[in-house]
Amino acid sequence: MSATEASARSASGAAATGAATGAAATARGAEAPHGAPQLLLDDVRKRFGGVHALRGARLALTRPGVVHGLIGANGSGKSTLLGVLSGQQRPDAGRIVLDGAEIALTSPLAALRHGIAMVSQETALAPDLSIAENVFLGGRLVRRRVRGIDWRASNARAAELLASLGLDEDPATPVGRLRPDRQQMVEIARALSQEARILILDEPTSSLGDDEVQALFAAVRRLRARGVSTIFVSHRLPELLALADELTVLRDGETVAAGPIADFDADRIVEAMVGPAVAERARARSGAATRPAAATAGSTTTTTASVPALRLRGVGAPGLLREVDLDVAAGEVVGLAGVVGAGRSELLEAIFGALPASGTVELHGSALRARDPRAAIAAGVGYLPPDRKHQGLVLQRSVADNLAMVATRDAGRLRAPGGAAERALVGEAIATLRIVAASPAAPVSTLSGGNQQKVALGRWIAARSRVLLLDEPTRGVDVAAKAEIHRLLRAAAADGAALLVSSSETEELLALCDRIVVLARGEVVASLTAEEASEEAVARFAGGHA
Ligand SMILES: Nc1ncnc2c1ncn2[C@@H]1O[C@H](COP(=O)(O)OP(=O)(O)OP(=O)(O)O)[C@@H](O)[C@H]1O
Repeated sequence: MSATEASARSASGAAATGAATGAAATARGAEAPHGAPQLLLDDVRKRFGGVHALRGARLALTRPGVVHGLIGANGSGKSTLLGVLSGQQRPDAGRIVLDGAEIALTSPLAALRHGIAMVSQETALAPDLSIAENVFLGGRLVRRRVRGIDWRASNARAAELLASLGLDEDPATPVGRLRPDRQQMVEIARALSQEARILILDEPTSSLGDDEVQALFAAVRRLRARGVSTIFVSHRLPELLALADELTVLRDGETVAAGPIADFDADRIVEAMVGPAVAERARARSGAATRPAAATAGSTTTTTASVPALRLRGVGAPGLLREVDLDVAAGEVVGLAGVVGAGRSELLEAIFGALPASGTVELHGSALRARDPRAAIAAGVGYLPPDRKHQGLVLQRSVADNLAMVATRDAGRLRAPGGAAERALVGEAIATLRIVAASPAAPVSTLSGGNQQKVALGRWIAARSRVLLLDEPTRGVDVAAKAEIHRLLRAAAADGAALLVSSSETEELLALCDRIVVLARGEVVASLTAEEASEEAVARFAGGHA
């Protein structure tokens, strides 16, 4: 056991025993030396059947107005812990202490009464209603009389709340017209209108572009200055290091490290998340996980230059895409960059036949005639949508069924469903993607969000699709698994697949792609080779300043 792990392990041990010696004292730094923490979740346990989601987790907010980062590998128990804190899950054991007094959180309403509010990952807003209506939905529309709602006062109060978050929007605007980050701000404003003092933001940046992330950070910092604490879950280490004041790391349902952010760097966080042995193996492999020299793609491009695996000509959709021409060679990974709304998702949908579009799509030289998803899959195209809810996972079916679904049904690679070949394919996918599930027979609905994402991606990889269209392939996936997924995608390319990958994280595209195509307002505005591409170059083209 390394020093880090020893001190980290003792974080939960110390919590349980009350010991505060040596390394344990360091790891318990999340607690102020004097004075009780604002909030303490102590020795929280929760089982789902045979799965121990939490086995003694601990989280302490040292003071009001603190930004507390929470990180852990997929399936480590973050959502379960936050479910307990927000009153959505009843723990089997453990204590919750707020301002020095033990409390019971029996429902989300009970949590809200204590000032604890969850800002959900999938926004729970009504798109057709105005900002003001959403802010006060189900809550306190400002009432003038018993029956009448004072819209003027409600709008003014909503405007005040939004301004306090740094957002200048007319409260009468329908929420559906707002950018994703602004919708999230409306949710935060809603929580504040209910006098929340502790906000839970579960992966709030996973759907946001770089600029939008900055706007959200500014809002969180304003909240901190007003004494509102935030618990912030993210798989993106640079975000946590930039924003959080203190950090808790979960592994296998236990708190394995906690303390002021100054005590951490990226290596230490990863090591705490995955354990020293895995971290060491990952370091040894890290060369393989990064993009190989462009030569790989270059050579393939040369041999197959005349017939790209995927060729688009004049692909358009009214108001969404304009005359997109694009080639992806077999063995090539092409990234799609652009701000939210630039047309990245729409382009992938158009190729897959999920969005009606004009123009031509050719696969290995033959035009895809029927433009619908069934024909695309039959032609060897795999498509991963950005949104978990629509990934086509059959939630009540098993992990194994979901992983083997495309390979057995559509690609015809496995002639005997349920046979040894299928078991081998499933076993390999679970191992390489590090899917945490009670067993291959467990329903996908019981998996954590990140693990569901891995299953959704894994089935296309398992089917050996020749053209892979991937929209945010690592959204919600932890850092260790992300490197693994990048390695798998590079391996699929080396095996001859053509990959078109959209991501709101430019950093991800730079790590993964041979070429980055930038979209703005539905048009291709740049195609950058690996050598030409950089965060700045992409941002310049994406923002239309080039
Ligand atoms: N309702 C449930 N039934 C069965 N198992 C569950 C249920 N909810 C969670 N689990 C299991 O509990 C463990 C912890 O899941 P949790 O969602 O808390 O992880 P997480 O850290 O939030 O993961 P991610 O980063 O992927 O969102 C996982 O193994 C998951 O499969």
